[in-house]
Parts: sequence; structure tokens; C-alpha cells
Amino acid sequence: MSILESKWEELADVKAELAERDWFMGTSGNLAIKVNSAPVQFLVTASGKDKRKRTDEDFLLVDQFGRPVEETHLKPSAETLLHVEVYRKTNAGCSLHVHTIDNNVISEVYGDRGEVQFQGQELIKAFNIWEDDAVLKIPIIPNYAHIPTLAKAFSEHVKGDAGAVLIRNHGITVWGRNAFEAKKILEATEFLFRYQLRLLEHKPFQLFKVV
Ligand SMILES: CSC[C@@H](O)[C@@H](O)C(=O)COP(=O)(O)O
Ligand SMILES: [Zn+2]
Repeated sequence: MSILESKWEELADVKAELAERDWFMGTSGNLAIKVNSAPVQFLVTASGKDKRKRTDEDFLLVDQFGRPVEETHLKPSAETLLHVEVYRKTNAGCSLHVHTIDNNVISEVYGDRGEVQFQGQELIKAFNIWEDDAVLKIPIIPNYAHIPTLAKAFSEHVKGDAGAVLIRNHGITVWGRNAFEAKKILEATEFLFRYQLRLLEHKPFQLFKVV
């Protein structure tokens, strides 16, 4: 199997797992996996597809600028430029974007602060944070309709080989050194968001707690 084929299968498997979680409502979401490093080429989901389906037109190979490498009738994801920023600025191998109710509500509740923070929660270790009093900060950016503007705002928070950025009332984009790590971070953030929203039902004052 070629590298391209094995990366295709890897991304298709991640897509199937996220689909099982019902994280692709209304054709939302897009996924990418790096295939080559110098120059960067990556597989990205084709735009507008039902990502719950597994077909041989699910992904296309794009270059470091997000342009299709070969002539194709498929359109790269509308949000390809965000994935471009991940591979331009880091050594990440996989980036994932999903819309969920929980990540949308969290992004709205904490949107005016520009970030949501988590402390004392075991699952922040998914971000490789191990200190007892460590704080995980997830930035929240405005949902600019103009994708180059959105990508620029996103890019300001792309700093390491693994990370996460919320887009207000839109969704989350995460990345990791490989598909395993990106999926781990995505699952951890969704756990933390669900936890925080549940906590606020019982302890509304927690909203005003500044870590
Ligand atoms: C149909 S709503 C979702 C889109 O506007 C977009 O935010 C999204 O996540 C999927 O776009 P796509 O171009 O299919 O990658
Ligand atoms: Zn989206």
C-alpha cells in the first residue's frame, strides 16, 4: 500500500469513528491528514459531502496552499485554509474540525472572554499537561465568514504540534502529531465541554470563577 493509500485509510477510519459519534450534523465538519512534508501535501475532505458516508470521493490531495494537486471535479473543504495554517506552522500530522452542540454552546458562553479555561480536570492530560495546578486554555475566535480572515485569526493560536481552537457558534478545530493524537484531543475537549456545561447546571457561579 502506498503512503497516500494508507493515509487515506487512516483518515477514513477517523471519519467513520467521528461519524459514529454523530459529529457531522448537516454535512458540517472537515478533516485533514498530512501525506508529504517537503513540500507539504495533505488529504482533505471534499466540500459539502455527507461525512457519515464512506466513498472513494471523500478526500482529495491538496498542496501547501490548499489547491488540488491533480485535476478533479471535487472541491476541497471550504475551511481548507485553516488546515493549511496547521501544516504551515507546525509538525502536526492530522487536523480535525467538528461542529457539536456542546462546543457551540461553550463557545458562546465564554466567547466574550476569548477563551475557556480548565483546571483540576484529569482529561487536560490529553494535551500533555501534567502539573497539578496546570491550566488548559482553549482560545475562542469570532466566526468570520471570510475564510482568509478566519484562517488568519485561527493561525494566531496555532503554536505547537498539538492544540485546539474554538470558533464561536461554529465548532472546533484540533490538531496533533498524528491522527491518534488529534482524535484524543478532540474527544478530550468534547468531554471537558460537556462536563463544564453540566457543572454550570449545578453550580452556575462557576461561570464567574476566574482561574
Ligand atoms: C453546512 S454547514 C458547515 C460548513 O459551513 C462548514 O463550516 C463545515 O464545517 C463544512 O464545510 P465543508 O466545505 O464541507 O468542509
Ligand atoms: Zn465548519
